[in-house]
Amino acid sequence: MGLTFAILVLAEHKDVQELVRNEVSAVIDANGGKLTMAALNDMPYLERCLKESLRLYPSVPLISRVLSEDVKIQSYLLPNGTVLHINIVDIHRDPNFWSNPNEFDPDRFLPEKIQKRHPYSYLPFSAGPRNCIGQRFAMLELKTIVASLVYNFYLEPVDYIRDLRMMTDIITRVTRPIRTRFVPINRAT
Ligand code: HEM
Repeated sequence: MGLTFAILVLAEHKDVQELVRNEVSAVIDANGGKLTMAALNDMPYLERCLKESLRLYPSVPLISRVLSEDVKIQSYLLPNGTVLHINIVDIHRDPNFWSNPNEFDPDRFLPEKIQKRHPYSYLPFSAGPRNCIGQRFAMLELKTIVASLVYNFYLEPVDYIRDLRMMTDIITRVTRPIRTRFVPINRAT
């Protein structure tokens, strides 16, 4: 779903898609046409877009923990043994942490902006000792696929995110297949 939503948001934001394409094309062209690890690590704008897509559409909508000791949060006392559900979707759209939270804005992930934010306001891969062991791999996988796609195709929306019916499972799902149009880019001319 991380990949699906990244494709959908880029299809719906042509200006952002074009900036990603410019970055990806410059890096690939400077790298002899290859998408190497070094090339992937040289795409900060694409990375910001993927992070922002995972903020708006986190693949894992909530995580759970069982408290192994009493915990005090502000005026609440949560006793040992409580099953706690942490709602990642709501945290990612909490206006206390995110201005215009429903807006797609990759520049929220500029280094200077990240520094000023609460460290647990962004949890697509959870946090702490049981966080996602595959997060670096997942980001590389997303970057590789999205970079190849935008380099070779214009992405045009067929289905729009606003029309999707979401379904909460262990991961976020949608109720029916989603379509995006891939228009080939002829790079020979
Ligand atoms: C966009 C892709 C992915 C997202 C959003 C994601 C998200 C998460 C989240 C939120 C958790 C924590 C669950 C919790 O705290 O209870 C988790 C755990 C985990 N993830 Fe991922 N994940 C992704 C991809 C992957 C990949 C590609 C792998 C393996 C190659 C992976 C392996 C794992 C494992 C093994 C755990 C359990 C870690 C533990 O319990 O100690 N994940 N993932």
